[in-house]
Amino acid sequence: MTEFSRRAVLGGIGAGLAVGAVGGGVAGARVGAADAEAGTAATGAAGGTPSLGSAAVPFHGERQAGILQPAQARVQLAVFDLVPEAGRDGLRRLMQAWSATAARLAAGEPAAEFDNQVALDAGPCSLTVTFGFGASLFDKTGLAARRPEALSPLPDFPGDALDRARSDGDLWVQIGADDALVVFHALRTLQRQASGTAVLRWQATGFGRTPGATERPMTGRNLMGQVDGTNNPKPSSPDFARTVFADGPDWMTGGSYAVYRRIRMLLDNWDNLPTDRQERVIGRRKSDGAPLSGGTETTPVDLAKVNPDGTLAVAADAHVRVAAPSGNGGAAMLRRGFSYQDGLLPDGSPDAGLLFIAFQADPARGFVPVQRRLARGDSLSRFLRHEASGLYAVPPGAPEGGYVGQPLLES
Ligand SMILES: C=CC1=C(C)c2cc3[nH]c(cc4nc(cc5[nH]c(cc1n2)c(C)c5CCC(=O)O)C(CCC(=O)O)=C4C)c(C)c3C=C
Ligand SMILES: [Fe+2]
Repeated sequence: MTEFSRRAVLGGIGAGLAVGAVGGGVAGARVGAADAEAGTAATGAAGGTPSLGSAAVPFHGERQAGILQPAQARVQLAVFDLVPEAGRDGLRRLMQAWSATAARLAAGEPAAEFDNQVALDAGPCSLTVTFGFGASLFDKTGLAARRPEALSPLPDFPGDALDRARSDGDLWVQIGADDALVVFHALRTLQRQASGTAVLRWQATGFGRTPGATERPMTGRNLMGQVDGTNNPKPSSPDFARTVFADGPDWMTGGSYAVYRRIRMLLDNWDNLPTDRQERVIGRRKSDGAPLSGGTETTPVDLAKVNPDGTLAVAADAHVRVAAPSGNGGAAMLRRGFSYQDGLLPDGSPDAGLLFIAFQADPARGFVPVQRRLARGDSLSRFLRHEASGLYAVPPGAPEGGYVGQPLLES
């Protein structure tokens, strides 16, 4: 892999996932090969000049795209509610249409309907479209008996300040790509296809580091300036699949559960805190993400290490200590979040933070126990406000010719 193509597939908060190869190819080239587990793909055309835009991630496969791939530079989250008359048939037709469109756009081809040519000159730019089903969808489609236990509502956490109008919803759509026009084009096409079946409930726009922005591939930074995504579960670890992917019920086997939190950062307070105190709050160095117990970014955190003065190297209330699986009965999740910024609030403070997205086999063994502890004992929580929330069942990927959710909607 050339240095250029390696950079093209890295970056964004939540990097630290395994990375495969992206070959050279002209913009819009058809997808040639895929590494399903590492989650990246090769474009097939020979002889073209490699470009960021030519990188393509196949829509079809064992897993939905947008879980295992490194976070792209741009994301749009759009959540839709079914109209009352849509029913199960309406949902089936919509998932068929959406899946067909997502597959074509991910391959750099125009959509079969409603294509307004906005992204005509660009390649797929690593476009991924990921679909999830909220708990409310099941009652509306006569499928209440098939709703998985793992989709039970998240509990309330101390300090939550949730806006329900920007939370929950029937159909979660995560559109990621390395180009904003490509994201807009996908959203616009999917929205027009939904007309008459589903209406937008809430949306959020996010971003991460643009591939190629750093001289060498590096884990992304969040808006607090921290290196974020280092200690994510690794696809090469033996319990990775058990941590991230569900083993039932039948239609969800191989799928995952996405927890979404819109977390505003109180940046006026944070940015006035001296760097050494910021580092104490997280338990890692700000400059390079190395743990305060020593070593480099990828050195395992030594939670037992004591400084010469007898204090803990990683404080008792440091974020990485409170969030670590070892203190949460092994609870773990794959974090794949994006930054957001929606300008300034009336008081002049930034309306900015993290679109926290975490994939796991079961939120009861992932997000919930960790957030319970964070909400009580994490020194970072003084600088955060959880403003919106959602939980979605993300079905397994669809095979060629199939659509996401087919085993649920046709049985
Ligand atoms: C409930 C889960 C988590 C929420 C919510 C959360 C919010 C949040 N985190 C950061 C910044 C960092 N988090 C880091 C590590 C980390 N965070 C969680 C979980 C949640 N974070 C876990 C499980 C871990 C890994 C812990 C471990 O095992 O070491 C880090 C360190 C670098 C890294 O490993 O990614 C940072 C930095 C922010 C800013 C935030 C809310 C806005
Ligand atoms: Fe965290």
